[in-house]
Amino acid sequence: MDTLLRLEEVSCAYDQTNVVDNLSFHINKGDIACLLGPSGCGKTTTLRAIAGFEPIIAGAIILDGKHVSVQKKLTPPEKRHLGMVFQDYALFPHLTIRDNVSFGLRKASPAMRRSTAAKMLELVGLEQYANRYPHEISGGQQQRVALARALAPEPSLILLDEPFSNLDVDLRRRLSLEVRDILKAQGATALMVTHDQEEAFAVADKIGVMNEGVLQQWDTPYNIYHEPLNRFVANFIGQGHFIRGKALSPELVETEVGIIHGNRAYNWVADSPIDILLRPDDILPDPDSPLQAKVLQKTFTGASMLFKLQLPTGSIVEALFPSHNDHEIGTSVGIRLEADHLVAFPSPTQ
Ligand SMILES: Nc1ncnc2c1ncn2[C@@H]1O[C@H](COP(=O)(O)OP(=O)(O)OP(=O)(O)O)[C@@H](O)[C@H]1O
Repeated sequence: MDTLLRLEEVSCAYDQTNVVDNLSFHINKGDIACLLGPSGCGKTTTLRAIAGFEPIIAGAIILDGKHVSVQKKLTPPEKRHLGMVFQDYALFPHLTIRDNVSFGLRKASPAMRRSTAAKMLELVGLEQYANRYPHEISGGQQQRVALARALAPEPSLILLDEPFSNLDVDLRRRLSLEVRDILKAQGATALMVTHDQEEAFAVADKIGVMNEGVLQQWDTPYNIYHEPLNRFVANFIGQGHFIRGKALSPELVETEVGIIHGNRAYNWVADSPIDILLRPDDILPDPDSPLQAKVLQKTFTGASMLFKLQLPTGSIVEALFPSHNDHEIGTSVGIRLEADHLVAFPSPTQ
């Protein structure tokens, strides 16, 4: 696999405070990566540094084999051959959709500009809107035009900064899948920034979870969810609650919901306290189970029902049951555990 973008120990600072600290990752050609993290963790600063709008105080950014950012030396943004898609679409209001899309092709012949714009509009499914102006199409359509405009000059890398955050939830979900398909159809390489994990899961081949300027994990969406490297990632991604257990062996933990098998050997001291993360999909309804939990809260989500349950010891867990499993608040429900990926960390009191 060819690497297109590599960050090597990159740090960025405002007023001598590091907001991005020692960041390293790489993106292969044709891959879609996503930086995910809470507000203020440094995602946008990282994206701006890659685009060349932000200096770096240490490390190097290497794009297509060239050192485009090193300390005190920046290749200007327009020489990096990047495409950008912003949260607010940033279309030119006085230009038609066609002219917006061909805007970055000023050096091409008029015929070439027209045929590329037509091809890009077809790619994003908007060829019938070519003669309209941005205010004459919807927000979701405007964002697809912004993507077509960014892709038209065939940039080496597309950067997307919270591209769907101005759209309603339904459209966000649909458009994020569509954008993935469009980027893949073009063979484009992309880096997207978002604080919405569902969006990141829907779009990305690789996700980087950041917190306070530091990359916590760079991995596939599956591993980020099932094999979080630390408590921050475990808590930030998906839902779940930790319960306390005791290490019986490097693979076994005894808990109040039974003995749990790990999917690998852990580096635990025998008998030491371990915190286990239980996700809502790890807990199944089982009317015959001796383990009973009390229903504290329930949320109907359509196909499923999310229950907040209290275990006999008082610990709280969440469980996602098919929605025909209805149980009243205050009643008891039989449960069993089916966790095939153990997410566990030595408990901090140790
Ligand atoms: N121009 C600036 N001057 C000083 N500090 C800044 C500047 N821009 C951002 N910061 C600070 O740098 C940190 C990282 O900001 P950044 O915008 O990269 O975070 P983010 O993860 O993209 O957040 P959000 O999801 O809210 O956009 C924050 O603490 C922010 O307050």
